Amino acid sequence: MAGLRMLTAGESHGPALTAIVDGMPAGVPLEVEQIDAQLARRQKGHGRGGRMAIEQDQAVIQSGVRGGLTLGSPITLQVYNRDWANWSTVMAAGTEAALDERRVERPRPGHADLPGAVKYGHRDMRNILERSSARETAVRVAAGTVGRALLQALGIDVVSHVLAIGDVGDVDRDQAAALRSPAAWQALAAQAEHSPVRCADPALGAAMVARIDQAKAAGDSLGGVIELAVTGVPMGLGSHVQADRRLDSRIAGAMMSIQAIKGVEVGLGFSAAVRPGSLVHDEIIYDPVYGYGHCTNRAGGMEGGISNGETLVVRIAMKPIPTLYTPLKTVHIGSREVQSASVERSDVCAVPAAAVVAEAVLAWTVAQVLLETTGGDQMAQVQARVAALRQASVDF
Ligand SMILES: Cc1cc2nc3c(=O)[nH]c(=O)nc-3n(C[C@H](O)[C@H](O)[C@H](O)COP(=O)(O)O)c2cc1C
Ligand SMILES: C=C(O[C@@H]1CC(C(=O)O)=C[C@@H](OP(=O)(O)O)[C@H]1O)C(=O)O
Repeated sequence: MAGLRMLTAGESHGPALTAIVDGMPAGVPLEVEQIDAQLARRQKGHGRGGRMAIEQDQAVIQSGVRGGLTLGSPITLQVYNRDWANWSTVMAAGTEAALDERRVERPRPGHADLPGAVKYGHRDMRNILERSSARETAVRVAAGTVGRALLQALGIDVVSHVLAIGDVGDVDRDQAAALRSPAAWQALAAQAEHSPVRCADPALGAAMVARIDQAKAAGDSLGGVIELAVTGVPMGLGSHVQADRRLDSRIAGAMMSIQAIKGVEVGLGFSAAVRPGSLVHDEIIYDPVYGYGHCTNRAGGMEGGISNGETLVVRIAMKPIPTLYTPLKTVHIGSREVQSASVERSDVCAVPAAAVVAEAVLAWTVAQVLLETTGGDQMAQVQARVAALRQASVDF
């Protein structure tokens, strides 16, 4: 069974980005405005570069949705690049392309320029950067929002907030382990929504903004840490029986698929390694209304690769943006002399945007694993199966 799958295509300065989503059941409520709202969230965040002033991302649904409901047929989504108007000669598909106008020959440390160019044999590394660019995440957010729409119809929500930008902030894993109600996560995320850096603590957010400005003035860049939560997940998504069916491994792989994400934690993550088991594992309780549960959520809602009924808690680390306005040293691929790396227009910090991307990718991944667990060609079938999973934890 193919299940839920998705491919994207498109260059950063090409005409458009496209995603094809296949395997979404019929009957999922979906309006283009839901997608556009997520695209707008992704464009925000202190520290972004000039490109975000050019783009006003909006999705075009080319197939698979009619009258506000998915049809069960492939969904084609497109996001047009406004910047294409400034790049159409350089990026033209035909022989008229101005190939030398924006040639890139000084690979940026940390970007895909050098390994991509050697691998594909391109002497102009623009042919690599156009696709390695995180511009691709615009259409991944659009597709992820389709996954999010399916989850929303099942009472499952995905939220995030920024814990740290560079060395400003704190990664308090116990705070997340103690936050057990969906409402508490919603409140945290609602506070973060007002922040220019998606930080739930206003004072900390202001310090992050100042740190980004400082990095910008120095021609430097910053990464950070993002925390994500998926609330309302029933017990039983994913499986311990096969490596590629484990929910935690699927989520970790999906998070790593996002440009510049270099670390993933589930629950206590790395801090579990330094504690005794008595301070790591969550004691089990039973409630006649909610069924089985846990006193704490240090596991981050997953045990044995299976959702255990608690909120899924995932943390990701983003490295600093590779393009530096005060560039690092590199080797010119023509002369092989040591030179300064090429400088492309760039973000200084994109952690708040990456949080929105990660929400979409997480929603997509949970929707994918959920459909593998429940099956169903129509939303009513999926809903009945999820209700049965929830009831199983009470009746068992
Ligand atoms: C939302 C977002 C925006 C980004 N913006 C830039 C940017 O403006 N300049 C840049 O050099 N890298 C940027 N990156 C990071 C690069 O795309 C990424 O580091 C590069 O593709 C190499 O991949 P890797 O870091 O996963 O190894 C951004 C990443 C994300 C998620
Ligand atoms: C375009 C987006 O991000 C881009 C990601 C990116 C990179 O190298 O990853 C480089 C920059 O591209 P440009 O040089 O065109 O400004 C960012 O703006 C976007 O997020 O929509």
